[in-house]
Amino acid sequence: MIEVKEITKKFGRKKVLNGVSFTANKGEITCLIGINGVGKTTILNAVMALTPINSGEILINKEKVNKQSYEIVTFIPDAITMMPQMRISEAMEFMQDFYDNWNQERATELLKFFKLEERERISDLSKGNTAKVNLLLGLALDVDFLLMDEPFSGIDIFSREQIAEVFASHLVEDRGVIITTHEINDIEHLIDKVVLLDNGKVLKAFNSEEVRETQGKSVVDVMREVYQP
Ligand SMILES: Nc1ncnc2c1ncn2[C@@H]1O[C@H](COP(=O)(O)OP(=O)(O)OP(=O)(O)O)[C@@H](O)[C@H]1O
Repeated sequence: MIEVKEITKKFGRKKVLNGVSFTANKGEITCLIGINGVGKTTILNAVMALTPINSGEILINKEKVNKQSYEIVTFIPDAITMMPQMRISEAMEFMQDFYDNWNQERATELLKFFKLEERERISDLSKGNTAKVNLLLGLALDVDFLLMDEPFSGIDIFSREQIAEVFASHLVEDRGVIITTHEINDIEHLIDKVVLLDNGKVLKAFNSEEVRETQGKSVVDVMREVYQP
């Protein structure tokens, strides 16, 4: 489980996170939602210890984030970090050399699933296919938790649908996923838990299935209530 407990984060004098708490479980997709600049990426960076927090605590499987945490959690940023002149196959080899927990079998399956040609250069790919390669490189790691920053941003509906399909497949399996997104519509049916953020705080965190069953409300219905009361 990932436990984010009362974290605060300032950039200069600007308080971006002001006591954010939530948990994300294995086998569940947790979605962080909020307007641009609310601090979603900062939260993911904090979980990965890529940015220091000012107060609060983050635990991964009951332990404070440390070097070993990178064997159980990985971060898929919103833009690919591989060199554009690399072929997909070279990016995969790079990952295999660098990470002990690279799973070549899953990588090959993801290539097929996304209909990607491993000979293609990253610089020649469409935006949608670049996003898919970016996801592939993260999903092929054997980790318990995947943090994904805006995996749907700026790509066409068919690519979005294909990516959403991956979330529902064995390629994500029983892992825990935290994603940030604005484009809730395509993935609403896949999300287990929703964390609505505003002004550095969690306005509401809820289980989407439970709210659907007990109150007959969709995630978007709850978002309207919370953001436009
Ligand atoms: N390194 C930094 N130095 C100063 N300010 C920063 C830094 N990183 C982020 N910020 C500020 O912190 C706030 C939160 O940024 P963050 O990127 O976490 O938001 P976000 O919710 O992910 O936004 P978006 O939806 O646009 O990706 C923004 O106001 C941003 O300008």
